[in-house]
Amino acid sequence: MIRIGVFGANGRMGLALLEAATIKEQTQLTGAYVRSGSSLIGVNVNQINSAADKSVCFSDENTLESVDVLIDFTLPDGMRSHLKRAVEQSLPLVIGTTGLTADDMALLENAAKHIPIVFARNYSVGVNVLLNLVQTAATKFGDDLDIEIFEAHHRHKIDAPSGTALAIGESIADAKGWNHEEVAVYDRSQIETEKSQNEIGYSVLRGGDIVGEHTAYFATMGERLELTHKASSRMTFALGAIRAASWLQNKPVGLYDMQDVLDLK
Ligand SMILES: NC(=O)C1=CN([C@@H]2O[C@H](COP(=O)(O)OP(=O)(O)OC[C@H]3O[C@@H](n4cnc5c(N)ncnc54)[C@H](OP(=O)(O)O)[C@@H]3O)[C@@H](O)[C@H]2O)C=CC1
Ligand SMILES: O=C(O)C1=N[C@H](C(=O)O)C[C@H](O)C1
Repeated sequence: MIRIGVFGANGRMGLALLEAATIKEQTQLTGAYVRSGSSLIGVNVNQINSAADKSVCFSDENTLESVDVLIDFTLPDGMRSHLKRAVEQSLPLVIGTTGLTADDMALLENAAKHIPIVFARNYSVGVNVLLNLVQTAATKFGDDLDIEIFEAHHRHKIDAPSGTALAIGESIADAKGWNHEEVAVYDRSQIETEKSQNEIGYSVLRGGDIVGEHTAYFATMGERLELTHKASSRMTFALGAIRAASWLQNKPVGLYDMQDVLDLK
């Protein structure tokens, strides 16, 4: 039985993770961590999510006990402090937080010299298959191809484009031999020239309760291919992260992703 501790346990993903860790047979929820001073400390998790383990209460994120693998789906600030805690405690860490900078990625790479880490911007099977499919599409149409990525999420999401949209774009750039940051176009409002075929354009929608939708468009003269993934429940990501945690438990130190977990490389 793998004992799971969840940071940001009161967040949208945190609550889904408490449930996922409880319902999976090979895992046991033992830590539901919230910020120091939170009014939730001492409250039974089952009162907030009735599907979560009745025997666990929310606790202070600075008092980690009886846990084998930690999970972080928070915000970049939270991820940085949780990463430090995981290294101090020599505990494997599964990270789903998006909106990370290049400096954050360098922190992750450094931490992965000391502990095993899975970092993925999307824990669904479908998106991880999509990351391979877009590489085929990007390379089979030839050079006369316009590539655009659209993503839609709920009104509360604060980072844009989504981590998944960027992962899709980076996967395409890798296949084309491009430097992603040189070809990414995030805003066309100030550009007054025709687009080139050596770019990846991003567009974003935020509204309502959309869980997460991504489409990669491959448009050429006479035809257009659209590859779309739609997540309809946060449990998809939560169950993926629990799968990653089980996979990670006895792995050597290093930085892994969900394609490693799913054997998609
Ligand atoms: N990789 C994937 O598959 C997925 C990734 N995500 C990503 O997960 C992250 C969380 O999303 P979501 O659950 O919707 O967000 P929420 O805003 O619902 O939850 C954020 C959680 O992080 C906590 N938190 C924020 N800042 C800190 C901090 N500095 N220290 C400690 N805790 C902190 C919050 O605590 P408090 O309430 O006290 O502020 C809260 O519990 C986002 O980056 C999102 O993009 C989401 C879905 C899937
Ligand atoms: O914030 C979310 O909700 C999601 N974030 C991830 C991202 O930024 O790609 C994954 C998923 O699409 C949901």
